[in-house]
Amino acid sequence: MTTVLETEGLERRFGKLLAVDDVTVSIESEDITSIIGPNGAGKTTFYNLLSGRLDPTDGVARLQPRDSDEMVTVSGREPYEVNRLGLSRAFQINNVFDGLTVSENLRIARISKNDRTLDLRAVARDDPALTEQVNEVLEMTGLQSVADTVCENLSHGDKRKVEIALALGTDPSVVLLDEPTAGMNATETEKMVELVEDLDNQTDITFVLTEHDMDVVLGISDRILVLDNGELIADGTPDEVMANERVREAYLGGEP
Ligand SMILES: Nc1ncnc2c1ncn2[C@@H]1O[C@H](COP(=O)(O)OP(=O)(O)OP(=O)(O)O)[C@@H](O)[C@H]1O
Repeated sequence: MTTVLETEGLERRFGKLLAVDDVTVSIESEDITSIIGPNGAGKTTFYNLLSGRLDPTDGVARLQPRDSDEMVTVSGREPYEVNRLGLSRAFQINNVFDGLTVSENLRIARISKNDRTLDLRAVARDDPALTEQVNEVLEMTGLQSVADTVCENLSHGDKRKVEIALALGTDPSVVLLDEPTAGMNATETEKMVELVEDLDNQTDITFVLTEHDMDVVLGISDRILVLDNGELIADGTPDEVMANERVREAYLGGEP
C-alpha cells in the first residue's frame, strides 16, 4: 500500500461549529476512495482543506507529489501550489470556459500548470508537445469526437467529462471528484462510472470522490470513508461500512 494523501488531527471550525473534527486518515494509491455522509457532514470542507482552499484550525494534510516518495504538507499553501504539487479537483468549482472548445480548454489547463500567469497567446501558438499532451487526455477521456466543439454546446455528460479531462491535464497524482454523477441520467451515470474505473486502471492517478448516489458509491469504491458532523465515523470496504451500526444510524437513519 502506498499512501498518497493523509490527514492528521485535521480540524476546521467556523465559529463554534466544528465542520471537520479531528480527522486522521490515509488514502492509498491502490484504492478508489469515496467520502460520504449526510448533507452538512463536512465533505466539502474536507476537500477544501485538502486542496488549499481553506486552512485548518488544527491538524495537517499531506500529499505525496508526483514522482516523489516524500509526503509534503499542503495545509497553509495556496490552491495553485497544491495543484502544482499534484492534487487536482474536478466539479463544483466549475472551471470550464463555455465559449471555448474542448481542446482550447485543455490547452489552457495544461499551460496554467506550467505558468501561474496565463499567457493567452500560448493557447493558440503552434506547440506540438502541447498538442500531443492534449490529444492524449482527449483519448483517455473519450472526448476526441467533440474536441472542436464549443463547450456550451456539449451534453451534460460530456461537459462533466471535460471537467475530469481538465483535472487530468495538470498531470496530477491525486484527483478529487465532487459528485461526478450529479444531475446525470442512468446512462450518463453508467458511462461516468466506467470512465473513472478505466482511468483508474490505465493511469497511476489516485481517485477520491464524494457522491450521494449510493449505488455508484458501492459499485465503484474499494474503500469508503463516512463523515458525520465533521467526524470520521467509519472507514472500510463497502461491505464493512454498510455493516457498521453507526453508519446505518447516522447516514441511513437506521434502515435495515
Ligand atoms: N464558510 C463557512 N462558514 C460557516 N459555516 C460553514 C462554512 N462552510 C461550511 N460551513 C458549515 O460546515 C458544515 C459542513 O459543511 P460542508 O459543506 O462541508 O458539508 P457537506 O458534507 O459538503 O454537505 P453537502 O453534502 O450538503 O454538500 C455545515 O454545517 C455548513 O453549514
